Amino acid sequence: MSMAIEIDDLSYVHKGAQLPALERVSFRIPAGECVALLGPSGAGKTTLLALLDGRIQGWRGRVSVLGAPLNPDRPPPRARRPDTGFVFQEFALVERSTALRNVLNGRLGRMSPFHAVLGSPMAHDLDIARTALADCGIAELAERRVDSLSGGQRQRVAIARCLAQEPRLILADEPVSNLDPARAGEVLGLMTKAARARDATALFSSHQPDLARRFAGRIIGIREGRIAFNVPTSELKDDATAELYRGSGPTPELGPRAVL
Ligand SMILES: Nc1ncnc2c1ncn2[C@@H]1O[C@H](COP(=O)(O)OP(=O)(O)OP(=O)(O)O)[C@@H](O)[C@H]1O
Repeated sequence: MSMAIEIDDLSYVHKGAQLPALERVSFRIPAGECVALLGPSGAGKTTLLALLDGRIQGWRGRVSVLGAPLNPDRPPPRARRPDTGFVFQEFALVERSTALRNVLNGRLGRMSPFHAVLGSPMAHDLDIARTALADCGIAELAERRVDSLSGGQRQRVAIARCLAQEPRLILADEPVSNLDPARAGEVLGLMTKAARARDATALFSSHQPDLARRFAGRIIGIREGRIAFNVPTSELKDDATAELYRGSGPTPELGPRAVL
């Protein structure tokens, strides 16, 4: 079985921080799985996802993404970047462009340098972008400017842009935190369905255990930068999630925190 993510003994301290954001983290995610990362505010979810996306250096340990080791000293080579797509909590869209233009931005890493520089997509890129919009249920919004869309519609554009990139790994940082419960379920459902349809691996963070249970096959709990549990969804106990989110303070079962 090939692994999409392999992490061994990963630790990282943000510059100027006293305590590690990630401490001795180890886990593996087989290719094609859909996994939720649960944990309270400050647990380390964003840090872990950004690190897997190649945007954080200076960590310790061993990390492989899609079979290639990450280098703790430098970002991944440009050629590898399109294989990992990222859905940001705050969308990160070009507000004054149309939904279609934003989704086409997801194709830039896949276009020839000539077409990317001219910003002129080929018919093939347009097909992929329109399919991604349709898969996200917003085909009819293609020509609307993003600054005229609702939060839920923007989140769908952000997911469509990620899908248009044709990533083999989708990382999503609280992709539905801005949506009401019904919309959150709908949007997470279409993201995980689209990932499965494309045989992509998905790792998304969330504060909502019920959504994680509905849409992930495995759930990883993280607290104070350390893995509290890592179980198939069917084995996740309510006690474990309640414990993960109980008030801040020391976590005796994880032992004292290290100062790295
Ligand atoms: N740029 C930074 N500089 C210093 N410390 C940081 C920085 N970013 C995050 N941290 C710290 O690292 C720890 C992990 O933060 P992170 O944002 O990864 O948590 P999170 O689980 O994503 O939280 P949330 O659910 O609130 O988004 C926290 O203690 C946070 O204060």
